[in-house]
Amino acid sequence: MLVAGNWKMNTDVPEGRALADAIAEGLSSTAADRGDVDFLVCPPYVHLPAVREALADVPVAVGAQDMHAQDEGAYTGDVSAPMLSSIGCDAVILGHSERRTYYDETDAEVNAKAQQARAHDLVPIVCVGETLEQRKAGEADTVVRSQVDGALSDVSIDGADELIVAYEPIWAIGTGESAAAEQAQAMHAVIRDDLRERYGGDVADEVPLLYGGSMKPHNAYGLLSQPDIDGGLIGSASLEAESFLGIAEKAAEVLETSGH
Ligand SMILES: O=C[C@H](O)COP(=O)(O)O
Repeated sequence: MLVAGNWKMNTDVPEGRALADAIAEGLSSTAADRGDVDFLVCPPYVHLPAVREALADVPVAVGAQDMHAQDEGAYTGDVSAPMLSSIGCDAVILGHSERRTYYDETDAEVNAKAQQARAHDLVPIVCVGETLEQRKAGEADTVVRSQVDGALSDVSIDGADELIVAYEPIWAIGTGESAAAEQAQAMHAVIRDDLRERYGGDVADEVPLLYGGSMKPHNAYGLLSQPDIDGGLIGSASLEAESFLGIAEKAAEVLETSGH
C-alpha cells in the first residue's frame, strides 16, 4: 500500500520544508507508521533537496513531478533524470493529466520519459485517465488502455518495484468528487490486465496501481479496500500533514482488516 502526495505547484520552499517536517513528525509520533504502508512525496523541483533532508530519518521516498527525456542539453527550463538521481530522488510522476492538458504531452513523450527514468533508476509513476466526455461516450476503458500501452511500449522492468501506474480520472481531479470505489476498481482491473499481458502475472500483480482524484481521509477506506487499488496519488489532501497521514491511517486500517 503506497500513500503518495503530489504537491503540484503549491507551497514556497520554507512552507514545503515545514510540511515535510510535519509529515516526519507525524510519522514518528502516530500510528500511521505501521510498517506496511509506504510513503512518497512529490514536491516541486526546487523543494527536493530540503524535503529530502527533512525526511531523511523517516521511511518516505521522494519524487519529482516531471522530467525531460534527454540526459542534458539546450532545453531551457527543463530538468533531467541524471539531475534528479544525483539528489537522491526515487521516483518521478510522468504524464499527469495537467501536463497532458497544459503542455500537450503525448503518450510518445511519456514513453520516452518512462524509458529514460528506468535508465536512471527512477521509478516512473505513469498517470492515465479519461475525461468526463470520454467516460460518458463509453470510451474510458479504450482511452486508458491506449494510454498505458503508449506509455509503456518498450519499457522493460525487472520487478514490480520498478513501475507505478496511477489511474486519475480527469473529472475527479481537484473537483472534490472522487470516482466511486467500484468504478475505480473496474478501471484498475483493466489496467492490471494490460500489465499482465505486458509483464506477466507474477510482476503485474505486484505493480502498485494508485488511484488519484479527490482522495481524502473520508473516502480513502472505500477506495483502498478494493483489490486492485494499492494506494493513492493524492493532490490537495497531501498539502496538510494531517489529511495526508489521515489517508495513511485508512490504508493501515485496510491492511489490518482486509489483508489487502
Ligand atoms: O496527482 C494527484 C491528482 O491529480 C489528484 O489531485 P486531487 O487529490 O487534488 O484531486
